[in-house]
Order: sequence, then structure tokens, then C-alpha cells
Amino acid sequence: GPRAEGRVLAELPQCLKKEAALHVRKDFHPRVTCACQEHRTGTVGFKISKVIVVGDLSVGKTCLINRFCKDTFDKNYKATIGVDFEMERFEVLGVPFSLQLWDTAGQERFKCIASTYYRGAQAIIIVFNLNDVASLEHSKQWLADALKENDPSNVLLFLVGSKKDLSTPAQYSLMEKDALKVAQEIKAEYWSVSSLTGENVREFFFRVAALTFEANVLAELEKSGSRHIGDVVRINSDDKNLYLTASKKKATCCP
Ligand SMILES: Nc1nc2c(ncn2[C@@H]2O[C@H](COP(=O)(O)OP(=O)(O)OP(=O)(O)O)[C@@H](O)[C@H]2O)c(=O)[nH]1
Repeated sequence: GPRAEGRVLAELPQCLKKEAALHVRKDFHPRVTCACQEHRTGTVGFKISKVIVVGDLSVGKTCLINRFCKDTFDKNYKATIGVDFEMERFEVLGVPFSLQLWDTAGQERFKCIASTYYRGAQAIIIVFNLNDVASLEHSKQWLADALKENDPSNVLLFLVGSKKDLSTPAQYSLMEKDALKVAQEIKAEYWSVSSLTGENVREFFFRVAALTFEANVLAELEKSGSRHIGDVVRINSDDKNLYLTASKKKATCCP
């Protein structure tokens, strides 16, 4: 079936909000597209990228993963004890790519177990409930805890408001304003979803897969040593993206 073959991404999925996006390019980075066409993606096609999902208890982390991976929704709350994970296969620009989605416990008493699984994440998804402002306020603490185990300059951040179906348009737009501010502050990409209706769930995870893939290919090209004008040399760093400008070397195929 289509699942076994992976979810196919031929184009870059777009962000939800331009003011809180990891980047706003229309397409994959030209070097990434080029490397994929020329089969120069090295080990990326064999790699499994770890993505961790954190946030307060009952904000809907498990439901979000289950909606995407299994297309199911459970209205009953069952606390995650420690951690759980799902594998999801993609094919990005013709290259196989896998994400390991780690569902962690939000309950305080399970947090110490869960946090031992934070290490080595390439993307961190912080989930809050769009109908509970405290859960948004706690997102910075969740991020701080997750970053203790990871290299902040090498990880992609996503801030996801959940349970959109439960808020009125007026409530939603108020909450979104605050959430966009937090997202900008922590340099995360903002999304809002509903696991009940499925709104934005697929779009969101496709975006996570695409950006994680892109970062992996750029890192691989970086490792293999060739640098070109306009290359991103650091992504998601503190001083925004740094681009190489002083190189006289010409790109081999792409501008
Ligand atoms: N209406 C609505 N309810 C949701 C949505 N997502 C989750 N829920 C409900 O919220 C409750 C908690 O969902 P979970 O996914 O178990 O929450 P969690 O964040 O994994 O909780 P912990 O494992 O304790 O950290 C459940 O009763 C879900 O049915 C949503 O999009 N809409």
C-alpha cells in the first residue's frame, strides 16, 4: 500500500504563518534539489531522524501522532507512561527518509523517564493546548529541558497549538497572537492543528519531514566539503542564517 512505499514529497510543503516560520522559501534549497537529482545525498537516504514531541499532560501529543501515523482518534485520555515511538517513512525528492516520532509523557511523575529519551533529536515539537494559556506559557520550560540534551544550533523547533476544533474563531485568534510571539522568541515554526478533525496534521508532519530532510542534506554536503556562494552554513543559529558570501567558487549545477 501507499504507506509501505512511504509518503511522497515532491515539493516543499509551505509554512502556516510567514511571521513564525523556520524559512519562507518556496522550494527546497537549490543545493538540496541539485544533490537529490545527482544522487549526492550520501547517507541521508539510510538515516532515521529522531523527532521528539513534548508538552504538558493531556495537550494531545499522543493523539497528534496517532492521527498522522494511524489516522485514528481516541477521545479517552490515557496518559503516556515514559515514552512511545512510531516510525514513519517518507520519500523526499526521490530519496527515502524516515522519521522516528517519540511521544513523551507530559505528567510530572513520568518526566524523568521521558527526558532520558530526549538526546539526539533533530527536531523538537512542543505541543500546547490552544484552549489553555498555561500550556503555552509552559512551552519555554519544555524547550529548555529538551535542549539540555541536545545541541541548540542543530535542532529544528516547532510550536504546535492543539485542539483547534475546541476554540471559537475569536478565541483562536487571541491565542494565536500570543503563540506567534512565543514562537518568534524561541525561533520555532508555528502550527495549529486538530487531531479530532485532522486539520493541518498531515501538512504539519510533511513540513517537519521536509525541513529535517533539507537540514540533513545540507549537513551532508557541508561534511563532504564543497561550499558555494549562497550556501547556508548554519541553520537555526542564534544570529539567524549565515550565508557564505566571499567565495569565488562557482556552484557545479545550481545557482
Ligand atoms: N477535541 C479534541 N480533543 C483532543 C484533541 N487532541 C487530543 N484530544 C483529547 O485530549 C486528551 C489528551 O490527549 P492525549 O493525546 O492523550 O494527550 P497527551 O499530551 O499525549 O497526554 P500525556 O500522555 O499525559 O502527556 C484526550 O482525551 C484526547 O481525546 C483534539 O484535537 N481535539
